[in-house]
Amino acid sequence: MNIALLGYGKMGKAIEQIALKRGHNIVIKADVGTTYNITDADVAIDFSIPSVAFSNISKCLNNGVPVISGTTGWLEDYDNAVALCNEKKGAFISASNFSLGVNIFFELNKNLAKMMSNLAQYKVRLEEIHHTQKLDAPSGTAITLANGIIKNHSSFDKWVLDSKEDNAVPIVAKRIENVPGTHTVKYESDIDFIEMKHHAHNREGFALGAVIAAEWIIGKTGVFTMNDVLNIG
Ligand SMILES: NC(=O)C1=CN([C@@H]2O[C@H](COP(=O)(O)OP(=O)(O)OC[C@H]3O[C@@H](n4cnc5c(N)ncnc54)[C@H](OP(=O)(O)O)[C@@H]3O)[C@@H](O)[C@H]2O)C=CC1
Ligand SMILES: O=C(O)C1=N[C@H](C(=O)O)C[C@H](O)C1
Repeated sequence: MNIALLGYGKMGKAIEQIALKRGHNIVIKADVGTTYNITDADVAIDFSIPSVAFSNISKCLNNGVPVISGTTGWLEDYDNAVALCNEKKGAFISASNFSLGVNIFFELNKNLAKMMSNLAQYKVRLEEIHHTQKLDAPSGTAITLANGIIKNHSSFDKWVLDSKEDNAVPIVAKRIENVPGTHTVKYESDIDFIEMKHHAHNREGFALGAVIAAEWIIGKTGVFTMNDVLNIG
């Protein structure tokens, strides 16, 4: 498979290593200002920056190239990407987190929220910790976790960052040197607490998941999620 890497930063480089090990070719490595012909690729993997993600995805869909997007912080344009994909009969997957572990964690989070829904004594709190170069806060993964709680717990209809509001899932975002990504969901009562945590030791899980998604999407048409790829949920 010929892969275009749109964004050749920390994640682009991690994906390159895994893709080469799995027998693929990297035909495009694009950073800011790189000129390239996207149709040289069978599939594109976008891990760039929030301000360019939608334009990168649009370029792929307009040229019939399936696209996997891991970039976070551009959710306001997600519905436009879905509409473009449907209009062009293209193929597209966006995920806030491609690792198998986090996708299992997403399912556990939804189930725990259902169980907690009528237990007012337990107060929920989300925490995410990432490296100091991260451009967006809260992380895309924390937003997915918050939405999983909102959909499955009767007390919430939104999330808030670094503050408290009625009916809002509170998210705390911390930035610490070299942390690849740690997410914690905690329910606390006066008596005890229940905590679920996912800690990534490195970026390998994110990169492997993105390459598996790229292999999976070839020959398909539509908008998919990691639940489709991993067959969970
Ligand atoms: N979904 C998931 O599983 C994961 C998602 N992420 C997300 O992926 C994104 C990238 O993360 P990371 O690799 O750590 O970030 P980096 O900052 O290391 O890399 C981003 C890269 O994008 C490049 N870039 C800037 N503008 C463009 C453009 N117009 N076209 C193509 N590339 C461009 C930058 O180039 P330059 O240096 O020249 O500006 C840089 O090399 C983030 O949004 C992050 O949140 C991260 C890990 C896992
Ligand atoms: O920027 C990162 O590094 C990461 N971003 C993703 C997010 O925003 O959730 C996924 C992972 O936690 C690493």
